[in-house]
Amino acid sequence: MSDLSSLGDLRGKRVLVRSDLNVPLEGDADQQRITDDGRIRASVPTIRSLAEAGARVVVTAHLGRPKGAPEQRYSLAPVSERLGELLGADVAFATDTVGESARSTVAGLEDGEVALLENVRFNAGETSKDDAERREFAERLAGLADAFVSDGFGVVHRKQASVYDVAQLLPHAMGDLVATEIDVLRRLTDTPERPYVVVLGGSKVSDKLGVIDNLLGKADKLLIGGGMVFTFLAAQGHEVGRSLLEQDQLDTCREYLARAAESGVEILLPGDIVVDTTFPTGEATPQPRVVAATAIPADCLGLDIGPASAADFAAALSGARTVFWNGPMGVFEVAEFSDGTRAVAQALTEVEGLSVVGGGDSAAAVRTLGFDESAFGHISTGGGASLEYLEGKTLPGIDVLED
Ligand SMILES: Nc1ncnc2c1ncn2[C@@H]1O[C@H](COP(=O)(O)OP(=O)(O)O)[C@@H](O)[C@H]1O
Ligand SMILES: O=C(OP(=O)(O)O)[C@H](O)COP(=O)(O)O
Repeated sequence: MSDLSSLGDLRGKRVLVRSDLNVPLEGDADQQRITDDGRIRASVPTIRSLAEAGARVVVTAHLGRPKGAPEQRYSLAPVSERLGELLGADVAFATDTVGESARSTVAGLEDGEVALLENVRFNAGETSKDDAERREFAERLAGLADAFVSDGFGVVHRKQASVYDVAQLLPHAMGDLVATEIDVLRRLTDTPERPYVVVLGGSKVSDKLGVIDNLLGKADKLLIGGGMVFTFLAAQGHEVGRSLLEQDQLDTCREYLARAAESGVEILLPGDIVVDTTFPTGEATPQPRVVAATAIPADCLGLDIGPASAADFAAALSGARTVFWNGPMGVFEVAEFSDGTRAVAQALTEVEGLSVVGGGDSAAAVRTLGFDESAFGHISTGGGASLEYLEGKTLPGIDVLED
């Protein structure tokens, strides 16, 4: 797999870098504030080393999941400003991705300067399932550069134009962030020290349930929290009220529970849940209450694991020698629903062995809850990407870099 040196002398070359700058934001659509800049910080070293080598660096990235057309609230403009502050240099921001603004911004770059293109997902071609449509968009992106560097670890599991197709059109290399991430994850898949405990939560439930299939043969214990809990509880026949639920995954969850029982892998589900009657949006004052996981009222949503479950999860983590955690245990962005996530994070800091936290929101959670990053073995910038790596799946954005 080629590293940056394989691209040769970069002076004067236009280098397109795919970074993952998908950071959490808050505030009105036209006045967004970045609440955690971890992914931008993680992207800086590769961008800086390309600039220092004299390249004209063109960064492309996504923010959120817009539907193939511009939407103010998903603009990368605030990210561009923060990137400039962290680089200590101006970042030229193009207000489109492959249009007139992008072309003139790139044409105006001097050696060692950096530009950021507007959200690549404002273009339907980026995420299209149609190979020809994706390819056509990738050709327009590739037209802006002489070489491509893949450094957005959080998106390498996506077969998307700026991650996959563009690498087929330009001389390419793997960025240092992706290389470092893969090195750590390899330690989890090769010979993890036991007990090996995996904690899963978050909200991208259908994306992430699949990893359990593979982990049932590898991990000793699986702790399930966050939005993932309710599909399991419903699969066991319990009422989950208005909680996040993936109806079409009920059979899959039943199968996982049955296989875990047969194979002796412990799947630990929370026994109590913090609920409220509305999802916290910032207007209503939260009215949290703790209920048994088997008795969630029909008008409520589960928003965190309860205090007894948090203690159970911490106990299950003590003595672990390898831990992988993806997905917050609750809506940690709101103080009233952050205790479960805090308890799991605290337990991870006490693990003597390798503890890995993966995912944009999980990493943001440990930082915004005040934990010191150095208390964890590794904080990965990719949740879905690291899970798919652990599943043993081929990651399109890595595979395409093999020559
Ligand atoms: N019970 C829940 N219901 C709804 N959303 C939840 C719940 N628990 C956690 N979340 C949300 O999950 C989001 C993070 O999920 P996800 O994107 O899967 O994690 P990551 O980015 O770490 O991979 C957070 O914004 C959090 O508020
Ligand atoms: O936030 C991300 O992934 P993660 O939530 O799995 O860590 C990446 O930026 C990928 O985003 P996507 O899941 O919308 O493709």
